[in-house]
Amino acid sequence: MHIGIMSQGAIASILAWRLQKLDLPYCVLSKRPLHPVQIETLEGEADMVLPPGCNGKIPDVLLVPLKAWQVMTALEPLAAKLRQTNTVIALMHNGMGVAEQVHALLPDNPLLAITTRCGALRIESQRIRLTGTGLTQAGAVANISEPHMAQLSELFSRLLPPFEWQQDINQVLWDKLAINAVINPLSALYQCKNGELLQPRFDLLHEQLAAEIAAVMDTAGVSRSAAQLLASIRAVEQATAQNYSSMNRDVTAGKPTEIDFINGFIKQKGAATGIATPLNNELVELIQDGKPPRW
Ligand SMILES: NC(=O)C1=CN([C@@H]2O[C@H](COP(=O)(O)OP(=O)(O)OC[C@H]3O[C@@H](n4cnc5c(N)ncnc54)[C@H](OP(=O)(O)O)[C@@H]3O)[C@@H](O)[C@H]2O)C=CC1
Ligand SMILES: CC(C)(CO)C(=O)C(=O)O
Repeated sequence: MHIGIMSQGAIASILAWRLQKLDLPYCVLSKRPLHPVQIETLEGEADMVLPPGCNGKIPDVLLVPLKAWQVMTALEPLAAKLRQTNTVIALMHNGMGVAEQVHALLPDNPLLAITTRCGALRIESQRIRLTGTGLTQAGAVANISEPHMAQLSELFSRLLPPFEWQQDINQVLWDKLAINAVINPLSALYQCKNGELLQPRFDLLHEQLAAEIAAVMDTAGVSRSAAQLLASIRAVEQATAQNYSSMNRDVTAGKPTEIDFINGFIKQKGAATGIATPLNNELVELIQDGKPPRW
């Protein structure tokens, strides 16, 4: 099985490093010339990754660890070639809504969604720090056969352990979306670390957001109480107390954020099902317009 990794981003470089260590055949597709990357391991050691380019070769499995808003732009130029293959497309991003677009672009390709608690941070242009490991989960979006499932489970168990194949990845993605929809925009707007959101002054915002998200999740067939969502959000705030969220980093660096695929996705699903999501809508606007919060 030949594996392709799209980009030399933070997560992509960790995947390349792991594949290099496992001595598995892989190549990287990048929009820029490839460069060596130094990986700083959890033990503080440094290791080099020198990724081979794909040079026009289409891999059997294409890992797509891009920001949600980059995925379609990256896949569109490859679509004609990919449609002629049975290449498995493995999406790895925060937020929801992209998988449907990719499935419409590549209706016959096997498609899976992956979510990981593995953490990676770019500390210099060619230096990536592995900041943590954690559970990786994947599941079928479309056209994944039993043999695919077995092969992919074996691959990810080696690549990003611990790993679990999920029969219903949609539920897992919604649970992760609920966490990102609270921590990411609030930590970006208040320019704070995740743990600072545990302060009582943010309680009301958490409660209102959890209620809106639980109501929208219910219409998507994922039944969670606001209290259940709050408990998992609080657990992540505790576990990542010293970290800045990805949206905090993007806003600080003046880069585009994934807001449209996080709170924007909730806003869109709410509008489609008649569920009011005023706080989610306001967060989308504030992040998009770079405005300070009024609360
Ligand atoms: N980093 C982490 O710890 C975690 C990240 N995630 C999620 O994973 C996803 C990826 O995150 P992360 O790795 O941090 O993001 P990065 O921004 O580090 O990586 C994205 C990379 O994709 C490159 N890129 C953009 N467009 C293309 C293209 N058309 N072809 C090839 N490469 C392209 C970007 O290059 P350039 O910048 O030059 O445009 C960048 O290097 C996000 O959704 C994130 O939220 C989830 C869990 C943890
Ligand atoms: C879970 C969380 C909030 C950790 O920071 C994250 O996924 C992110 O920053 O995007």
